[in-house]
Amino acid sequence: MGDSEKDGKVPLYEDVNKELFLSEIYPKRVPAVLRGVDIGPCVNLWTTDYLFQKGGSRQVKIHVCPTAQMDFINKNFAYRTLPFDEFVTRAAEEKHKDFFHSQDEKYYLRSLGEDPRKDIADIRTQFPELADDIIFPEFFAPSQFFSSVFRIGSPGVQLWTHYDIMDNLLIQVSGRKRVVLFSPRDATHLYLTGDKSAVLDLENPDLERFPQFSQARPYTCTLQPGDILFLPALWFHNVVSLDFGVAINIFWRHLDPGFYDNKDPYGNKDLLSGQRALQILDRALKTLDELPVEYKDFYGRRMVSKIQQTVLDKELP
Ligand SMILES: O=C(O)CCC(=O)C(=O)O
Ligand SMILES: [Fe+2]
Repeated sequence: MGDSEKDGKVPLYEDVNKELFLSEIYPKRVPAVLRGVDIGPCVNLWTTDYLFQKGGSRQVKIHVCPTAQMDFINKNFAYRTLPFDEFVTRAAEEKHKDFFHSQDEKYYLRSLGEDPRKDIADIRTQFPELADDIIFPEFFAPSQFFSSVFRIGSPGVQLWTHYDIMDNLLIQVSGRKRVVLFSPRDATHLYLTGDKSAVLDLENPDLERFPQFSQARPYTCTLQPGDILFLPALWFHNVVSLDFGVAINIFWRHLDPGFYDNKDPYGNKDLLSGQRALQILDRALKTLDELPVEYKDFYGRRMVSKIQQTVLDKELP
């Protein structure tokens, strides 16, 4: 993505402590890069060799992709399982001796809970030998903690634009990462399928297919090892690993627990009322299908107009 006039920069804050975070950064509810927070010895310790030695050989489920850009629409990646130490070795090398499909395939790990269908990812449970090396910032109450997730990827690997429903601190331990973000208010310009944007190539978007995308305003930052990205809930993010990199992200529940779907080990299901509203909308759209085309179009416009007048908040940043 070029640095054109309309691109925004994610603000950078140095030497952030809890007081500064809670008084200056968090209330704005826009992304911020936090530099100089003590995240523990992991920044120096976590070389590939160290991760290989200490991370153990527990099986991890990974994305394997023949190209750097993962494509959820054409599903150009496959899920495979490897021991953690073997995965780290492969993700850190450019050309593989052992591979599934090709010697330059890319790897991406998003760690899961013990039983991925019910358990929540927490590196303190799944990787206790490594968890001692990292200090989680104590910016929120322990009761709000939801999960801590390993994000480990090959150089160049790109994760599609998506949103999550919880507040998030993305702690970049090693490697650099380029992140492009969009405000939740750009939801109407991103051609969403569920939580993901169909616009995969942000550098060269297909504007014939995605004309509205030109209205979206990207905010960019490059995370250095040791940086933390504060990612408020609902902000879209697209992530490119510039190097082999290890990150851990911490999701926490900033809203009342009653808003969240409890059957959600990944922590990315829409809030309960959001899910229900979307289901009702699907039913309403099916009902419009019963009408002749000019009526369908007319009532569709009335619905758009009603939504614009009643729920869209003109005050939000
Ligand atoms: O850093 C990454 O690889 C992806 C991060 C992400 O999607 C998240 O923390 O929610
Ligand atoms: Fe995410």
